[in-house]
Amino acid sequence: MDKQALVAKAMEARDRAYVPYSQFPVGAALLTDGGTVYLGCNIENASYPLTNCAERTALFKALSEGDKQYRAIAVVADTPDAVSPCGACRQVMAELCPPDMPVILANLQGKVVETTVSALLPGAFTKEDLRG
Ligand SMILES: O=c1ccn([C@H]2C[C@H](O)[C@@H](CO)O2)c(=O)[nH]1
Ligand SMILES: [Zn+2]
Repeated sequence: MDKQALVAKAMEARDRAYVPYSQFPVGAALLTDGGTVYLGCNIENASYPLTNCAERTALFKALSEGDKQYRAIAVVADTPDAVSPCGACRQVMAELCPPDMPVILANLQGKVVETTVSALLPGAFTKEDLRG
């Protein structure tokens, strides 16, 4: 699956966002090594901080299905530039994805920026840091 196809999948996911408070739908599409694509959307809550972002929805779906090897993730939102994942999602990607995994960020105008998990969170706190 190429970059553009994964962005198209993220757009599909965005259509399913549950965003009664922000009205800001976000979609993500996570490609596994096995070729499966897990879609994720943001899911908000009347208790605002309980919101789950699109990226984490896709990752948690995959992990909870036993799929642990990831090849790329695409994220799309209606932003002036390619969408920028929040700190929580950067931290979760740093935990669950390879550091050099491509992260494809897009907006609705067709702007696409490719970066990596480690570039999005340099110096991430990781499981290595937990070793005394
Ligand atoms: O990369 C991002 C940035 C924001 N959001 C969501 C959280 C909230 O529902 C809404 C506004 O912050 O967008 C995501 O899902 N992913
Ligand atoms: Zn996030």
